Amino acid sequence: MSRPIAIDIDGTMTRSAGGIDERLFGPLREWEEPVVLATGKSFAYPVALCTFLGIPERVIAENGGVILVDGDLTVAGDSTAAREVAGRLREAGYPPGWPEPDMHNRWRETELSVTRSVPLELLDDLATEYGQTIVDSGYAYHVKSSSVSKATGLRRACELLDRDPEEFVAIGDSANDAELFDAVGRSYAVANADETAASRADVRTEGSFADGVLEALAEVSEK
Ligand SMILES: O=C(O)COP(=O)(O)O
Ligand SMILES: [Mg+2]
Repeated sequence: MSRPIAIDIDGTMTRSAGGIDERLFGPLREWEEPVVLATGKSFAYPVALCTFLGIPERVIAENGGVILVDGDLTVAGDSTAAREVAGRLREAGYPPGWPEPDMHNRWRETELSVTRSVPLELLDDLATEYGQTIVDSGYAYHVKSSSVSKATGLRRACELLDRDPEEFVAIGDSANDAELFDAVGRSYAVANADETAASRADVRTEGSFADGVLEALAEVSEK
């Protein structure tokens, strides 16, 4: 058996030292059901990853802000508040996201990715002031509209794929995967997952990072 998959990138497909674990290339390329990359990274990154994996462009980027499925593009998030927050961070003497040149936000269409070295209390105050929510991917704080998440992104991807979220299996590692875990039929948190993701997943894998992904894929294939 095979099921459609929504898979996170950072902390899930990567090795502990960073970089995609190449052992995932074959299984994801050969997976019989749709594979949707669901990430907090800016839009260009997962699209490029689909290209290099050799799989169709099916992407939930920017924590649900941008969805691309087989040539159909949806921009669900808003960039206005994110830009305002960036300006206020600069005024307060912090990087308006990441230090220049900021490759995390350069191609970002909706939310703002902020280095975790910025005090969370300050960011929280700014997010509240502009009606935004902060989600922690473990790699960055993301200031985003509260109406979008990887789960809302999956619902849009499902409309385009003519599938139901319940059919999907999700694999992830962080708080920005928690709503996605709630939305799908079966969810796996890799062993290195943070507490929020681990407590919201149906299954915690024995293995960390790609070892956990391979374990989840094997279990899904066997069922
Ligand atoms: O860009 C990040 O902060 C992490 O993205 P992820 O959702 O792929 O883990
Ligand atoms: Mg992650």
